[in-house]
Amino acid sequence: MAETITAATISLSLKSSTRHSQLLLSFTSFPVLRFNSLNNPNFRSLVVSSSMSIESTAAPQKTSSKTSFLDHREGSRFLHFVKYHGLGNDFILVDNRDSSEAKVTPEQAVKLCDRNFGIGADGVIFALPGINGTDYTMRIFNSDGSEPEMCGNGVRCFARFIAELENLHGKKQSFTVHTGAGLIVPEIQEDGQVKVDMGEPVLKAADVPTKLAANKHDAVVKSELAVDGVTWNVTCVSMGNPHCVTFGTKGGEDLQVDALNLAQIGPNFEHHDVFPARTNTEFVQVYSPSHLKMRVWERGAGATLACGTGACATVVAAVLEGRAGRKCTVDLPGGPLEIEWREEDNHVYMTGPAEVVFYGSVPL
Ligand SMILES: N[C@H](CCC[C@H](N)C(=O)O)C(=O)O
Repeated sequence: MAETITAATISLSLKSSTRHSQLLLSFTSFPVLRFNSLNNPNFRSLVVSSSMSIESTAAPQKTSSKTSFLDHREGSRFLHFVKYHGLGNDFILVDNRDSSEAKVTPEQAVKLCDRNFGIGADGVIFALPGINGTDYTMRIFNSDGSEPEMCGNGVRCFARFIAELENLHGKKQSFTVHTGAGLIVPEIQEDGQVKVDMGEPVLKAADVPTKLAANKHDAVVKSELAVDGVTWNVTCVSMGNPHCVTFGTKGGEDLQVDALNLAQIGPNFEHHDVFPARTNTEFVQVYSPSHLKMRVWERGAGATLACGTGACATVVAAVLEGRAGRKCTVDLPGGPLEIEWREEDNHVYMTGPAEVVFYGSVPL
């Protein structure tokens, strides 16, 4: 039985659990009520004063002596995270909305990304407060601790992470995100896939950046690059982060990407002195003008199962080299991405999945 006692306002829902009922209170516009819990002797009554303070006159619960696993480590700093992947390119996502300081250092990120001694991931991604009117800011540390400007698969995971944190399922499904590559706008589609406006590609050689000489307007398109004694034809594109895209060696056959030893050739591209900020490298096979196959050696992460910015750079390079149209499916080892380099606004759009793998907590 409940009676009205003052004018303050609350709303009430009663949740019974195995051992006792809990009164879950949130304050909205209802009269304050004195309660006798309907079904639990432990709650003799609960008085909610108009000052919104709650004094429970419930009988003191017998706290169990056994602490839960998580409580056990209350003394040390805990990091709560959610593990996501975008086509197998996997990330540790951290809710950092309460501070503009990343909760994890680059050194800690290296440890967390270790697949034997840590959680295991290609990177750590932080959801931080927005800047200059954006909804959020995204930062990412690669598994080697370096901080790239942008991550395509990562921003799709970021969007799904935000939707879960903000319980937006079925409501607003697109966000403005400030990144090192500028404004990025991911939108969660009805089918759960995420479509991302990745902005405009940057082609000016010095802005990729690369020291290779521009050979097509300001851009480097199908230019020769000697790597470890082999001359490759490369096109350089930035999606905020640098990419070196190759369809094969000078005068060579078309690439069979599955036959490549990425661990052997990838680092020689990544650390080549023509790339002052290092580079991601995409090795591409053309099935048709709308269907490409790509494997990637990522800057700061090595061979990954997918690279969103790399897939965008791949389509831009394929168009510049006259090998494909502006709308392509890019097959990656982890699965396909749909990429469009739209002529009317010069923006690149990427559509693909992002999935939760598990939730966890880790002592830092
Ligand atoms: N390793 C990249 C960042 C992650 C890019 C990739 N995972 C993507 O999906 O775009 C770099 O240092 O530029």
